[in-house]
Amino acid sequence: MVYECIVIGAGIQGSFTAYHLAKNNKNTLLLEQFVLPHSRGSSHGQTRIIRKAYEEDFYTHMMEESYELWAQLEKEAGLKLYRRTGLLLMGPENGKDFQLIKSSVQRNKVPTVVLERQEFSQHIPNVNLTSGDAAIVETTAGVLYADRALRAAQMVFQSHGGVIKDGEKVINIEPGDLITVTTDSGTYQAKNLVITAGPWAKTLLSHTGLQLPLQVLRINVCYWKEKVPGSYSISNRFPCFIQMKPKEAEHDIYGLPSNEYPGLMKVCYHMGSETEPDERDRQTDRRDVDALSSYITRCFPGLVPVPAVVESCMYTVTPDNNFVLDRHPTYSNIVIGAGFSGHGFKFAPVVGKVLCDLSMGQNPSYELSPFSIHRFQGNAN
Ligand SMILES: Cc1cc2nc3c(=O)[nH]c(=O)nc-3n(C[C@H](O)[C@H](O)[C@H](O)COP(=O)(O)OP(=O)(O)OC[C@H]3O[C@@H](n4cnc5c(N)ncnc54)[C@H](O)[C@@H]3O)c2cc1C
Ligand SMILES: O=C(O)[C@@H]1CCCC=N1
Repeated sequence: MVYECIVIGAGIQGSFTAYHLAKNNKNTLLLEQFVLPHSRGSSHGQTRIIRKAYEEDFYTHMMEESYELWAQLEKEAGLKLYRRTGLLLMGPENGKDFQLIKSSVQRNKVPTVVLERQEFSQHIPNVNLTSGDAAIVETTAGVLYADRALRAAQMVFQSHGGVIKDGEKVINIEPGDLITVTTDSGTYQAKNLVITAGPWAKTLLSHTGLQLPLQVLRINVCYWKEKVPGSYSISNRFPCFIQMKPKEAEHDIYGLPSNEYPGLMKVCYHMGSETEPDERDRQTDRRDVDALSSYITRCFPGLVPVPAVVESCMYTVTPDNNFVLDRHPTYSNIVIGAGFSGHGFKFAPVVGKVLCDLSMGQNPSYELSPFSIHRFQGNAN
């Protein structure tokens, strides 16, 4: 049988791409190398942050539709996937990052509240605001139940006739008007192909003669024990947070209210160490954990500053931290979604729609130049 489209990779991006293709009555096969569900890629884990607060207007605009599409999936799947908690943004008041994001949320009328220092503690208990930092709360931000969302997108895909073959690793791609995809247990043909392979994108794209500047990072996903159970919990209305320019490190620190593991709060460093996707846990670089412990000691006194649980995940980052959403420069029936740089989960419903449109030869409703392969001129071949 010839499929209309094959999607490689059943992470959140590939699952939503397949979801939109099937809902457009396209005969679609979703291929996944590991048996589902798995925790080897970038989309596993119970929670992710959803927010509109971005320095770049185009991300904020995409999130307007993304919230609507998340709500639509909740209805289709009959599941709660989003929990509003608010997002506390803290950073040096006169710093470029904080000023850019503050002007962006004001320009785009994102619902936010400015917290003056003298009122901070009554709104955000058990957190020390760094001297010289300012704070705003994006009130519609919250938590996405990631594992549940992934399953929901795959379930709705299948309910519209989509086929998932997991435990099948794609080992070769032969481009052409009919694309031949070979896995370790079969061969399939399709008129169109979407590659959403996360940390393995570089490997897969090499089968099509394309090299992109993608770097894979291993991320330590750390959970910290609350000294008083519940003090940073979702039920206690504690928000997600992003700490820009912490004193202890050069990249952001962020956290989500305790939820998936009662009494443990997820606080992570928004950077990791370079790795190979198939050997993610080979090295145990923990310098980021030490920086997190120092920050928690200083700013989150209600947490024990030694991680209770450390899990791992991976980012696939591009030089500018913007995604790759584009057609292959040589084969127009091959579409690529990659390089989500540690912040792509919340966009997946819209990313999937864009990749579906591109695959169906339609023009997406978003200006895609920030996500173009051609921006890597000289760095892509
Ligand atoms: C610790 C952590 C925290 C994060 N926090 C947030 C957050 O708060 N908010 C947010 O919006 N985003 C967040 N992100 C980012 C977000 O999770 C990712 O951007 C997103 O999950 C990327 O999805 P993906 O589908 O591209 O990749 P993946 O989930 O890695 O999916 C790719 C899939 O392709 C499969 N595959 C690869 N090669 C092959 C092959 N040859 N054959 C068959 N299958 C193959 C893989 O097995 C995998 O299942 C976070 C990421 C991490 C790691
Ligand atoms: O994407 C997000 O919102 C989170 C928080 C910032 C760093 C990574 N993921």
